[in-house]
Amino acid sequence: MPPGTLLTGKWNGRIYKLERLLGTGSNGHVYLASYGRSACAVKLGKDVSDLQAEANILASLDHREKGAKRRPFLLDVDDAVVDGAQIPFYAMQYVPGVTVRAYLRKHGPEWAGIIGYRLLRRLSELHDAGWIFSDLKNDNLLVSDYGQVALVDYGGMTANGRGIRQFTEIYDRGYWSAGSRTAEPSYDWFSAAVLWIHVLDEKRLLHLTRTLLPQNRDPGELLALVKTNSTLKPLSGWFEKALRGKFASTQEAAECWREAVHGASRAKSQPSSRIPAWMAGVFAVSLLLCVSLMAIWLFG
Ligand SMILES: Nc1ncnc2c1ncn2[C@@H]1O[C@H](COP(=O)(O)OP(=O)(O)OP(=O)(O)O)[C@@H](O)[C@H]1O
Repeated sequence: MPPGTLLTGKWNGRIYKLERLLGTGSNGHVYLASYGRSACAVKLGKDVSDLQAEANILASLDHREKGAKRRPFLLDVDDAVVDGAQIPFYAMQYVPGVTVRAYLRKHGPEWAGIIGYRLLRRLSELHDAGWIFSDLKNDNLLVSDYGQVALVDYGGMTANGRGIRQFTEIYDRGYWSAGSRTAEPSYDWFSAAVLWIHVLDEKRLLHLTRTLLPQNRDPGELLALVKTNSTLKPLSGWFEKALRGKFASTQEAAECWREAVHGASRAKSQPSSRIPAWMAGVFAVSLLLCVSLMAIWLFG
């Protein structure tokens, strides 16, 4: 729909002005819109039941996270009549930001540390509320100018213990023979690990998915990528646990990430304080030579 289109809710009577298209997914189009003087995001769906299911999930999440100090995400649910056709839509909070890959390209890969930690903290909140995000991927993780992270597209979110309904193949642990498609925290840890490989080593990951026979897909293949990537290698302990579902909780996954990132940055910032063994050896030999020459000169 062209910018400037006015969307009038049939039942609630709110009028939204569509400003620009934010993204298109399998379930519909998402627009940045203005409602009075405030901005919001409006999702216009193709399928009324899909859209209703998404709105229900958002409403339920708002309800379960009522105690948390945040504004409700779902703002309105309605139908609009455009060119004589009835179109279902819902309005939600607008999340300003760019995808995590775009953010790291602009600000540098060192931001992966803090973004990764914030992502795991957000997942931990969802898991504590009984939800598994499930469709975690680059497109669904938006980062604001100041490095704040927000998840969008809650359409795949699934109650803990149920079957995953919406996923993206390379992020799915079932695809990598690494576990079931049951919604549990470890499902999101796996996708979080793939997210970083996808964002920081995209070419090799896509090459792997194109060349690996399905029966050879294994988390070990992903770990091999991690261990041969200079940015990811220092965090390989975290990746091993995330890909194999070995954390006790998402909170532990977040703490383990934070410690691994700190360890990696400490090691990077002190390279000169550690004298390589060969240099120490050369120093010792020259010292010995110097002392022997002096001894010969003095007493010889
Ligand atoms: N609240 C929001 N604020 C800002 N941008 C958003 C918001 N919701 C969605 N978007 C943008 O619109 C894109 C598509 O939206 P969304 O993912 O909800 O559609 P979808 O049909 O469910 O997609 P998919 O096919 O990935 O499941 C997102 O990737 C994101 O870039």
